[in-house]
Formats: sequence, C-alpha cells, structure tokens
Amino acid sequence: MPSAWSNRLAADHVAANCNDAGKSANNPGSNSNAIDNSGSTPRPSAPSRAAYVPPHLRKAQQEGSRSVPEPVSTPTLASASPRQLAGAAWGGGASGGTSRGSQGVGPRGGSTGWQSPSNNSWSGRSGWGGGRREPNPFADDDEADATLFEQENTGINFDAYEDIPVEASGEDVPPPFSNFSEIDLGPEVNENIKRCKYVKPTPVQRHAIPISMAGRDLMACAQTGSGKTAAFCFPIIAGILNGPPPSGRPPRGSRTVFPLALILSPTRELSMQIHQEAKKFAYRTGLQVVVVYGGAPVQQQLREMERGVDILVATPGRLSDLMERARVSLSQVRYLALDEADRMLDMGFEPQIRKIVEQMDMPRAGERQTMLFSATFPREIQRLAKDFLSNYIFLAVGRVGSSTDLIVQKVEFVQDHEKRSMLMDLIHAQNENGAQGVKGKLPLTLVFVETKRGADSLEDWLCRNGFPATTIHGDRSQQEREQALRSFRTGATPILVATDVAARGLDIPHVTHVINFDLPNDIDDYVHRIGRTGRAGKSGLATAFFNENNASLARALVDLMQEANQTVPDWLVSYAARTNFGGGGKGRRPGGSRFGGRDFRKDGNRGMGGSYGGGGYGASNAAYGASANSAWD
Ligand SMILES: Nc1ncnc2c1ncn2[C@@H]1O[C@H](COP(=O)(O)OP(=O)(O)OP(=O)(O)O)[C@@H](O)[C@H]1O
Repeated sequence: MPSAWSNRLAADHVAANCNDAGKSANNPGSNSNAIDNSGSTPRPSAPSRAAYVPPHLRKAQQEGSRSVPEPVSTPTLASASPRQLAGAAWGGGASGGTSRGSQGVGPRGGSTGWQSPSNNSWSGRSGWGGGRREPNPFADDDEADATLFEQENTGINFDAYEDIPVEASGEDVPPPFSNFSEIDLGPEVNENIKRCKYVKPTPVQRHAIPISMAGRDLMACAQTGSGKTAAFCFPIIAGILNGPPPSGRPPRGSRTVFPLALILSPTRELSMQIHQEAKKFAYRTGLQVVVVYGGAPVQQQLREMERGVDILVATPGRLSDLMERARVSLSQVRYLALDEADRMLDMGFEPQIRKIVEQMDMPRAGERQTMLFSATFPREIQRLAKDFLSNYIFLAVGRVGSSTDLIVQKVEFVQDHEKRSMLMDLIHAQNENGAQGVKGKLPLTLVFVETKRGADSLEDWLCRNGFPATTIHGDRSQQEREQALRSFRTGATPILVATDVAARGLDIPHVTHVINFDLPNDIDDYVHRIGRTGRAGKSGLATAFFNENNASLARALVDLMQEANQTVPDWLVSYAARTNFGGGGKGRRPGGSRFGGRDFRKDGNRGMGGSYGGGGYGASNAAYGASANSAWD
C-alpha cells in the first residue's frame, strides 16, 4: 500500500530490520544479513547480537564483573536490535533509548534513614541507613525532557478531573482533602511529591488517601490513568513511617523477610512499574521497597530481599513460591493492597490470592489494613472481595463527565479479513495527520489482539510492511517482554501488538491510539485496554474493529460509549438492540461493571447483614453511578 509517508520510511530497509528483529533470542547464531522483505518467503533467522541484559540483572552484572564498569544502557544505535533500528529509521531518530548509564545516586540514608515525620524511633533500623547508597529513582525522569515531564503532570487537561462525581459509602467516611499540604504524609514524602511534579491530588487521591490514613479498609473504583498507584502508596508509606517500629522481625541478613506492606498485582510488568513508582514515593524515607515477580531469576530477587524489605510488591505466583521456601513471612503485614483487584479476585487468580491472604500467616482482615483498587469492580467480585475487608468504605470516582471523556472512542465495522488493511489505513492516516509522539517521533500505537499467535503473526506482518512493531504476550520470555516494552515506551518501536497481558495498569506516556484489532469478550477488559491512552488528564483515541463475532459485546459497548458521551454509530445501536440479551462476558451482570460502579451493598445488602451506606458524602443514589444510565438497573 504505497504512500508518501511509507516512501519516506525507506520501507524495504525498515521491513528488513523488522524481520531480523523477530524472536532473536531463539535464533542466537543465525545470519543477520539474510533479509527478505517481499512478504512472501519465510521470515529469516535473527542475527546474533550482544546479549540483552534486563534492568534487574544489570546491577548483578556490574557487581559480578569489574570489567563492566557502567550499567548496560538501553541499546543505542550501535548496539540496538534490528527491530529497534527499524524503529529509529522509521521514527526519525534513535534517541528514544534512555541511557541508564548515568543513573544518579541519592545521599546516604545515614542517620536520617528510617526517621519518621513524627517518630524518630525508626532511625537506626535497617534500610538505607545501613550505609548502602540509595539509587535515585528519579534519575531517568531527570534525563527525560523536562518540559515533556511537566506537561505530563501539570497539563491543563488535569482540570478535567475536577467535576467528577464521587460516591463514598460505608460508616463514618473521612472527608476528602484538597491539597497535599493538608495531609500529614511527612516531609520526605512531601518532597517526593514535589519531585514527581504532582501539583495537586487527583480525585481518587483526594478521597482515598484520607480514608486509608484514618486506618479504614477501602474498595476504590476510579478511572484508568487517574493516579490510583499513589492513592494506595502514599498512605502505606506514611503509615509505616508514622507507625511503631516493627517488632519480632529478625535482624538484617536473615533468610526470611517480614514485610510490613504487601502490594499484589496481576502482571510482572505492572509489578515492576508499581515498584518504580513506590521507590520514588519512598525515596529518602529509609523504607526498602522490593519487587518479586516470575520469569526473572529468583536468586537476584532473594539477594535484594536479604537487604531488607518493608514494602513488597509482588505477583502472586512468585510470592507463593517464596513463601513456600520460607523466604517470606507475611506475619508482620500491616497493609495489603491489591491493584487491579477485580482481576486478582477473578477466577484465574482468586484461589492463589485466597491462599496468600487467608491460609498463610498474614494477619486477618481487621488486624491489617486492606485496600482494593481498580477501574472496574463487577458486583460478584465485590461480593467476593468483602471476605478480605473489614467494615470497609466503598469509593467510586467518576462516570459520566469523567476523565474517560478524554478518550475518544470509535468503533468501525470490519470483517476479519479486512482488519489488516484497515489497521494499515489507520496508522497511515495518523502519521500523515502529523500526530506527534515522544520528542518529535511518531505517536505510539497499542494494538490489542486476542491470541499470542495472533500477536506474533500481526507483528510479523506489520514489520514486513514497513511498520516497526514489537509484541508483548505470555509466550515471550521476560527479557523479550521487557525489551519490547522499553522499545515501545521510548518510541524506538512505535507500534506494540499486545494480548491482555498489557491491558491493565501499564502507564506508558504518549500512547495516542489504542486499537482493539480483536475486541475482548468482556466490557471491563475493553475499559482497561482503552485506558492505556488518555491518562493523567491527557487525551487519547481508541478504535475498535467490530463484526458479527463481537455481537455479544454490542449492548455493553453502546452503554459504555453513551456514558462517556461518545458518538455511537447507528449500526452499533441496531446491533445492541438485536442482541439485547446482555453479553459483556464472564457471567457477570451484562456489560460488566462501570468505572464509578455502585457499592453492591446498596443492592439490598445481600449477604452483608450489617447496615452500611449510612454515612458518606457525595451523591449516593441514582443521581450517578453506573445505574443511572444502565439498561439493567
Ligand atoms: N497528583 C498527580 N498529579 C499529576 N500526575 C499524577 C498524579 N497522580 C498520578 N499522576 C500520574 O498519572 C499517571 C497515571 O497514574 P496511575 O498509573 O497511578 O493510574 P491508575 O489510576 O493506576 O491507572 P490504571 O487504572 O490504568 O492502573 C502516572 O503517570 C502518574 O505519575
């Protein structure tokens, strides 16, 4: 499909590089020059190239080999994979690789390590005060274009969150705050908020932080990209710093660690991201934040843990493994946060979570503080979740008129065999329209497909046609997944083809377009997928390819789009009318939940016994909440 735009890309060179870039880890010794860009012959083997070292191994490599004095940088042009070279050629530059070589180093925790804002008994505890240098978690941010960073966090669109309806139900709901200065997070955390360039709290932060700081359990539902990570991290960090020093924890160097807070998330990449964020928020507090997740060498993670763990971020599988080896005890956990909580309690994860939370040594609900966060909370999951909570507050932030208006949603009727050419048209169009991505590069496009094979096949096809693409899915090695994400994030490879493994939580600035090449079966999955754009007050575009195979989603999709003030095509409305039997997936209420869904305890207190919903603030009835417009309430 020739065009001025594709011509300018020297597509044959790009496609060749793309082809080379394919699953290189599987073909380490192959001939890099065996290039075919005709699209008709099998993809050539990948070239041999310098082994990629993921971030979590770089330090180990440094420590283990004096001959490697600098941390391994994200590949530059000289060392980049062909796939990245393709991105560079296509995107007009290779500056996307953020050098980590100049990673900054923070001051020693020294005697100030562990000092709480109001409780100096923390000093002298383990942590950075032990003489280790705390790496500066803001180093990468500092390297980023400062203007860009400011735009991200203080852009005018952030005001779009101001009018969001909020519902909080439960007994004695603490009132919200307006500014970070009104709440005692402690001087270190306040300083870190400034370093993050957060000028004012987002609505979910305004409401959730006081609830958690008051010691209450919380189930919070707020839009994608609205700052939920900080909403659960700040109270955890401040709570630990303000709380009593831990008792009964073994001395440093012990093989079993006793974290005070546990943050669980469903994917490795999301856990890594939460870890990065939490380290920023806890910088110079003396608190140790450690992440453990599958697919990466356990020894390295064990070494990290041996240096002390106060806040443990984990995926359930690796955590279970470490608990079985008696390397982690949850007996001292004061704070438990489940990010993407509805996913964590969905069929796939629920038994594992139940085991971790209920059958090991974690203090019971009521003895610990529990926070559940997600953008979606189906009722049956809320019902399940109450087992993990004690006298909790349900918080729902946003629905109509909320930040999701920032995502323009479009639905195109596309038969399966036409999807690829439609995709090509969309990408051509957005590039010819001059959409801008990172530092003048092409905008980032995230394409969701249903299967891992489908992801590989589409990535291959895109590359063959001159579109630098990479892919992330469960069959790729962890190294490949991380490399793909980094290459996409930096703009070196501006198209990422993904399965649902990338649907939740990932915060990738400058994703301007999410394309549902294959629609999910569940409307909540759709909500999370499109939420990869339009984050932190910025606008975004989401396009879905719809055909007869997606008929069961029509009703929920129409409702969702109408709630978000989107233009719904007539043909989709007709589909929805014809298929008004529900859909939305997974046997849940048709259409699943909504961001800003209702507290299920208000549905007649089924199974709850006690009286709830008496307190709270904000609208508490049909004036808002998913029920207002829903076809089912
Ligand atoms: N108070 C704030 N001011 C400015 N930016 C903020 C603020 N709080 C969070 N952010 C930024 O907003 C972005 C989205 O935050 P975050 O990833 O926590 O969203 P989320 O609600 O967890 O989204 P998702 O539902 O997709 O997981 C991040 O880049 C974060 O740094």
